Amino acid sequence: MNDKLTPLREQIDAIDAQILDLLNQRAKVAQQVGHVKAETNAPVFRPEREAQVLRGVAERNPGPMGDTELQTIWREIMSACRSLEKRVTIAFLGPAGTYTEQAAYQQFGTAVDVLPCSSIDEVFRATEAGTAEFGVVPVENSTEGAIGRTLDLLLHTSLSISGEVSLAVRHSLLTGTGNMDGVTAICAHAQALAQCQIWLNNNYPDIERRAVSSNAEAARMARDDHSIAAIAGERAGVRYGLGTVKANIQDDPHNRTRFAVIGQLKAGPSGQDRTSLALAAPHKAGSIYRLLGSLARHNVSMTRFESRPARTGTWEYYFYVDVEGHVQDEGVAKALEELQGNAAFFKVLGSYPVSLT
Ligand SMILES: O=C(O)C(=O)C[C@]1(C(=O)O)C=C[C@@H](O)C=C1
Repeated sequence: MNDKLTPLREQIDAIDAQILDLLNQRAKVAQQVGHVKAETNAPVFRPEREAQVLRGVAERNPGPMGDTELQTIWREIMSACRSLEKRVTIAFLGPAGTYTEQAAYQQFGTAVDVLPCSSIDEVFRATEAGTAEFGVVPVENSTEGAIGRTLDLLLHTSLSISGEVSLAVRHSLLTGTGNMDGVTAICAHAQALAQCQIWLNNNYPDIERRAVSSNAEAARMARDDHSIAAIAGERAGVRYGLGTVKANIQDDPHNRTRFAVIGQLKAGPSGQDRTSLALAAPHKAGSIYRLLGSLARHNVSMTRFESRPARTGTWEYYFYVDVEGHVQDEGVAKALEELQGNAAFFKVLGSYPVSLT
């Protein structure tokens, strides 16, 4: 057994030495890139370039390693290289252990400083004030729909969306003991309670459900009080040392949440981009039809259309529209110019590379 292993491990050692050498060569080039950027005050984080590198890895991958695993490795390589140029600070909707934290690491890798915030408003404030270069906030959930507060704040912020992250959201029922003995309340964020309501009705119809500020907060409460069970992701369970009563209790097995990366940066075109817009239509017959007609005329595909009350008490709405392409793409630019002319309110929230997952 050992005789067979030894030469294979020697091969791995030799390959590791090459990988180590190559990684440091790459890091030195990144440092040079950093000096060039510093001379021109250019932004260090370039989401369009990172998206192209990650797509390129998957396109060139001959296997047997999986595309997703390689992209995870490359994300960390770029994160480490970027941190040699400059370490960025990322504000996110905390506390530690939330899906928003996971989304932040998914976008930036782990060689970043993080600033957990207690509300979506605080993420916007910290990023607008420059305490953090970027912020990560939830935008919509495939089961429960839009995160209203994020949409409201996007309307008037000076920040742009420079990235999106889509995560599969899996909820577990967690307790300090790993069972439900003595549990009198199930705590979670209101969204998570809603996403698991059928399962809860079928399995624990008589236990009180209590909405708290985040699933990670519920997990922290369950750690300290064994009469409380939490609904949260496994990540939060591990962080707070909880046992799993039941995994995957979300009613929709395809439950996903989409997050936006916000910051001063306007991402350049990556070749596979999305543009988010906020619009209001004038009070005239056919005005929405006219607005959307501009997109159709220039062959721009719409991937999302969402309305939200303008809160003026007059049944006016803001429309949140996502389209394929970048504001700098010719067709998109023409469509938006036309659309802007017909809109009562028009704002480009940002153009950014389409999420890998
Ligand atoms: O190409 C750049 O602009 C770099 O700074 C290098 C690099 C990388 O490691 O590949 C690092 C950070 C940027 O976000 C993009 C790419």
